[in-house]
Amino acid sequence: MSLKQVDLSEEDQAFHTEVELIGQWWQSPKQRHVQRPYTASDVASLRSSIGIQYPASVQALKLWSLLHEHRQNGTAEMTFGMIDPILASQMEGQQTIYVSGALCAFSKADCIGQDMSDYPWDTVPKAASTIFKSQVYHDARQRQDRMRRSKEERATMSHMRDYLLPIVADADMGFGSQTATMKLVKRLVEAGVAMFHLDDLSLSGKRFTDGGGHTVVSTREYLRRLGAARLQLDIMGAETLILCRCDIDGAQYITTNIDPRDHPYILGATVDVEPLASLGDVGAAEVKEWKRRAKVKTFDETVESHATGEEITEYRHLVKSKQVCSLQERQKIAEQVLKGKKVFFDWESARTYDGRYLYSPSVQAILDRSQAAAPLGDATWARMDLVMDKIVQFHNEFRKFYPERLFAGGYSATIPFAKMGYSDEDMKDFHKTLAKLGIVWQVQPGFALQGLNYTTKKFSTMFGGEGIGGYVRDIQEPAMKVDTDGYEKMQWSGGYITDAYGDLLAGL
Ligand SMILES: C[C@](O)(C(=O)O)[C@H](CC(=O)O)C(=O)O
Repeated sequence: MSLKQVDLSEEDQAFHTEVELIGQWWQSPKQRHVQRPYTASDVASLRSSIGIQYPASVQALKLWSLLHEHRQNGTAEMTFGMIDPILASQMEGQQTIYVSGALCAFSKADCIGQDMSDYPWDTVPKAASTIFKSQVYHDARQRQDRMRRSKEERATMSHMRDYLLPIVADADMGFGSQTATMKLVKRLVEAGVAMFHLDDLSLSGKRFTDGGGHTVVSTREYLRRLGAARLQLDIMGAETLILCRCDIDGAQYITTNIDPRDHPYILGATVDVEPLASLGDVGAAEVKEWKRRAKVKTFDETVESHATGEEITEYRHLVKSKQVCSLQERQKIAEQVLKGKKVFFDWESARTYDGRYLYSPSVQAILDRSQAAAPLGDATWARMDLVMDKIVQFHNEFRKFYPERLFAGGYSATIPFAKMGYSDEDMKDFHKTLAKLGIVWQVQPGFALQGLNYTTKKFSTMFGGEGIGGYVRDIQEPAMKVDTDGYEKMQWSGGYITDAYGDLLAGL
């Protein structure tokens, strides 16, 4: 550090220019849909005086165009979870790579285990960074391999590989505080990530897909998370896309009732029973039984169970006339409409031992929250584990407000498609049906677990029994027949590029 004399007008001029550039950037096609709660000047004052350009921006703009092209064509990018740079380099049928938190939890974290978002917050950025660096390496070695050849020879090599597939990464719930989210986003951008998803789950209430009992945070906390992510991107001047993921569909709990936007979906006891918390820290079965005894309902359902058809219509009409209608306002409306009929509703007695409120998910709840989040992000993922009529309803409704929105969707490895009533015929066009709804980025996150486990197990049994003969028959010969990027000539490992370094230095 050294001290230098300040020239005030120079300082003002540099700041002014920075503010203008940010303002112009925010008018660009990739940025203009974003609504920020702060100004360009606020952002400029948080930036360092040297402008740093991030390759993540190049990747993000590439992804942005790709996804919009899919949106216009009614098609989708189909990708899968991948955390290994070697395998990532062989993904020829994909145009993006997904670095899954669940896979990282099983494979990259020091303490391996199921994804409870309890792995260190920089685990996914580190995995993404390794893949991105390997993409840059393969891209460079391909160029060197081509440029060491004559034009005539290159004319016979009509295809180039695009190794630089934009990386989409799992940012979970941002790992806690606003600054934790900002640091995570910073590392993701530095790692070369083109898009990340950020959800509304509570850090302490995280359960994996098959665990049940998801807990979401309030709408306000979710928006602040997304806002923190956006602010960090703005500070960095990065184009990385925010995919706003909403996990309400699988939620049974919400951390707080502080935000009136959440009030319609919070459950209360409708008869006077002992508080749920008085039972202690009970499991799912006891909670279920308590809910049955307490006849839990949302406040609107409670009113409707006391009202005549006409009263219901009037109640709904008055509630709808307010942009946001808190429980207290709903109670006043109910009192007026029901002319003094008593409605018992107690959401406090329905709190869990650790203070969470009971929550009732619905498509409307997902819509409310995802629409509130939309202006802070670039794409939306309403995680709805593939119940088609709900998916259709959500996307059709959402697109009435945001016709150009990009959507994402995922196929969890354990979704029991057959049990859910989908035939093989339905499954053939499943991804196409979703694509027509605007779900332009679709991911099978668990392939690197389910698929590679399956393949490895089969191979391992065969090799253990049949030895090298089986290897040559089942792996080596078929692999050499297909073009696995020149494995035969050791192209992939890029020995020629290290030779090239040596050649350049040979004259010294
Ligand atoms: C996509 C996901 O976030 C992941 O970590 O891969 C998981 C996957 C899964 O549950 O199968 C998720 O959707 O929560």
